[in-house]
Amino acid sequence: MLNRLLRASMTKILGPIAHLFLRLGISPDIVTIVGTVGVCVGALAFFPRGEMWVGVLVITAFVFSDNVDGIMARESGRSSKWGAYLDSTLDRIGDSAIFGGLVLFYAGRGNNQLMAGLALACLILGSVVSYAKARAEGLGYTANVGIAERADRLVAVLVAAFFADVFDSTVLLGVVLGLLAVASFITVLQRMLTVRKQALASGEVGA
Ligand SMILES: CCCCCCCC/C=C\CCCCCCCC(=O)OC[C@H](COP(=O)(O)OP(=O)(O)OC[C@H]1O[C@@H](n2ccc(N)nc2=O)[C@H](O)[C@@H]1O)OC(=O)CCCCCCC/C=C\CCCCCCCC
Ligand SMILES: O=P([O-])([O-])O[C@@H]1[C@@H](O)[C@H](O)[C@@H](O)[C@H](O)[C@@H]1O
Ligand SMILES: [Mg+2]
Ligand SMILES: [Mg+2]
Repeated sequence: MLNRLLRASMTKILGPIAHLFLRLGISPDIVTIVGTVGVCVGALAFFPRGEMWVGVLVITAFVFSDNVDGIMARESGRSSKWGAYLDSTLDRIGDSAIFGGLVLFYAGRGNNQLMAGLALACLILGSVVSYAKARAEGLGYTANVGIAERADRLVAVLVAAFFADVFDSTVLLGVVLGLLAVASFITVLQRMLTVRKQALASGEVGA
């Protein structure tokens, strides 16, 4: 949802950064790769040790690279299928690091199986959300729908993790993870339903 609501605004806000990187001779692919590495470092260096707010700030410093890389590609006329593939594939790594870092903490030092399970559910369901869209597009359908797209998932988990640490409230993060898991499951259903409608319309549904 945030993607549709805020993409234009984010382009205006992050445009100058994209233009600076292009002037410095940095390529969109480098931004995609470095951004992913930064997100992974923020998630896996801090979250497993319970240092959530620090990890969130480091992740936030890098996660917007997912917006900047596309702006750079479009502004420089370098949008490519390879770039689209790299962008989407590395997004999965960043997402997995964020939720995986939470799983590692709650399955370890945090000693909270319920929280570890909720974070794992979000990791799994979030990856299925993205796969459902990618597989649809691979079959010639579209599935760009859902209430829990990547930006929605990341804003929810990062804001919750930040404030849960600041206010020492595991319940806050637990409630958000639970709601996010439900929203991600609904998004999978939304994407499957939209593909089934397209398949029915084109007579491509088996008996
Ligand atoms: C006091 C301090 C409090 C701090 C606590 C809060 C911290 C956390 C807050 C926010 C962090 C979360 C950020 C959300 C993630 C944003 C990244 C994201 O998900 O972006 C998704 C999309 C981008 O998608 P995509 O990659 O598909 O688009 P591209 O534009 O990249 O285009 C892809 C095409 O480009 C070509 N290409 C790409 C790469 C390449 N190498 N080569 C190429 O050729 C190719 O054609 C590709 O197909 O973006 C969006 O969704 C835009 C909206 C993002 C919404 C973020 C909103 C966050 C704003 C504020 C957060 C609220 C915080 C509230 C805090 C409350 C505190 C009181
Ligand atoms: O919103 P979502 O479908 O889970 O995930 C999205 C992918 O489908 C898209 O290919 C990618 O470019 C976006 O940045 C985001 O990762
Ligand atoms: Mg991107
Ligand atoms: Mg992306």
